[in-house]
This record gives sequence, structure tokens and C-alpha cells, in this order.
Amino acid sequence: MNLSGKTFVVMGVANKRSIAWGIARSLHNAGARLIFTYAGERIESSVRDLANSLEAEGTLVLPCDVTSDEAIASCFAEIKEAVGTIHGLAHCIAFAKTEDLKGEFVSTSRDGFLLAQNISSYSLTAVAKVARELMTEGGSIVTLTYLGGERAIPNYNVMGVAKASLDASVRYLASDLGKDGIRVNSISAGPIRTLSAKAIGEFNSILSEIEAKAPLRRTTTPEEVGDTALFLFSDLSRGITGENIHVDSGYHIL
Ligand SMILES: NC(=O)c1ccc[n+]([C@@H]2O[C@H](COP(=O)([O-])OP(=O)(O)OC[C@H]3O[C@@H](n4cnc5c(N)ncnc54)[C@H](O)[C@@H]3O)[C@@H](O)[C@H]2O)c1
Repeated sequence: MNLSGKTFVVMGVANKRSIAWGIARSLHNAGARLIFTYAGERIESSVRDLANSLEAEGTLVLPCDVTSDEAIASCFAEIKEAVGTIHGLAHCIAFAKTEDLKGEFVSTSRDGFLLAQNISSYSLTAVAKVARELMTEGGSIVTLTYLGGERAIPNYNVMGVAKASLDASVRYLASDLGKDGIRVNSISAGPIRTLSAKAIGEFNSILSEIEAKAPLRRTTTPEEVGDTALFLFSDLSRGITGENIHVDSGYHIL
């Protein structure tokens, strides 16, 4: 797989456990140039350290809080100025209030519901709108979803509803952007212990269930997700758009 000469935006690295970091490493190993975006000064140094550890020329690290259209516009204006054209974008962003990731979904507040939808689902459309302008040679957009958007999974609650909306957005965006040669797909990752996952109630028991019952009898790694993203970013997947690929040791078939 050779992506040298191509530039990819990776949104959502927080630390070395982030799935976005797994995707970044797969892209980097294939020779791609990377642009990282992050939200909040709190994680800036961690993202910069990881980006520097790649020792790759031309890597950029830019702020982009996806709740702000102005922040998205200014981030992509900077990207345009620096590289002109991008070939792909990894959207690895989600957030919900901890209190909405346990107990009964029926207790979800209006605020909590809208917050999860805004950051975890609408942001894909907000970003695709501006990224499209930079994908002048066509492109590939990949987002991350979870089985909790297809089924009611205990504690996933408000995030499951946000993922269902994200999954539908993938189909509508794929339908709109196909004529520009831009493909839009998702990866439904099996549970991985990351910063965001820590907020989900009884996450350890979800991991144990996968180890005990998934066809492959093991949990998913960020590297496995990264390599599937690499496939979706490459020409090998040129006929695929609007699709969701489960990278979950086969758990979803049960
Ligand atoms: N970890 C899992 O088990 C799992 C499984 C399936 C899907 N996913 C999805 O993978 C994606 C990445 O999550 P992760 O598990 O790697 O956790 P993570 O905590 O490493 O990444 C989540 C990222 O979202 C970013 N983010 C939150 N609010 C933001 C905002 N307003 N603007 C910009 N960025 C913002 C955070 O800064 C962080 O970098 C998420 O969409 C998550 O739902 C995770």
C-alpha cells in the first residue's frame, strides 16, 4: 500500500490509545502525509508529541473544536493554505455526558441528547461540507461507529442514538459526494479501552463478553481498525461508498 504524495486529515487523536492514533500510524506506514486536529488546550501537547514521534516532514497539528463552524472553517482554511488538496479525512470524534452513559436511556436530558448528537454525529456533516472543497482529486472520508447504533446495548444509551444518526449521515453524505469522486464509509469498531470508552458504564464487562463469545475470541485493536481505514482510504476500496465495515472480531454476527 503506497499513499506517498497524499495528504490525510486525522481528527480525534487524544493520546496513544486513541483509535485515531491507530489510523494515523497505518496511514504513516503507507507513506501518507498527516494533518492532525485536536480540541482543547488540555490535549494539545499530547497530540504534538505523538505527531512529532512520527518524525515525518510536513506533519501539521491544528486546533479544531467541531462544535464551532468558525473553528472548522478556520482550521480547513489553514489546511488549504498549507497543502491545497487533501485526499482523505478520518473523523474519530464522539462525546456524551458521563451521566448519559449509564442506567436507563429514557432518563436522557434534552441537553445531553443534543450534545451527543452535535459532537458525535452532526460534526461529520459539518466537516464533510468544508473538506469537500479541498478534495479536488476525489477523496475518502472514514468515520467510526459502534454496534450500539444498530442495537440497544446496555449503558451505551445516548451514544447509540448518536451513532444511528451518524450511520444514516454516512449514507446521505455518500449519496451527495459520490459525484465529486468522494467516498464516505464507516468502521464499526469493537470495544477498545480508550479515554472515551472509560466513560461508558460497565465497559470491562463488555470487553469480557467479546473475549468469551466473539468468533475470534479476542478484543479489537486500534491497529486492526487502522488497517481497515487504510483500505478504505486506498484505491483498493474504490468501488465502496456508504458502507459500514465491522472490525469487531465478528461479534456483530451473534
Ligand atoms: N473505544 C471504543 O470502544 C470505540 C468503539 C467503536 C467506536 N468508537 C468511536 O471511535 C471514535 C474515537 O474514540 P476513541 O475510542 O478513540 O476515544 P478517544 O477519547 O481517544 O477519542 C475521542 C476524541 O474525540 C475528541 N473530541 C471530543 N469532543 C470534541 C470536539 N468538540 N471537537 C473535536 N474533537 C472532540 C476528543 O478530543 C478525542 O480526541 C469515537 O467516535 C468513538 O465513538 C470507539
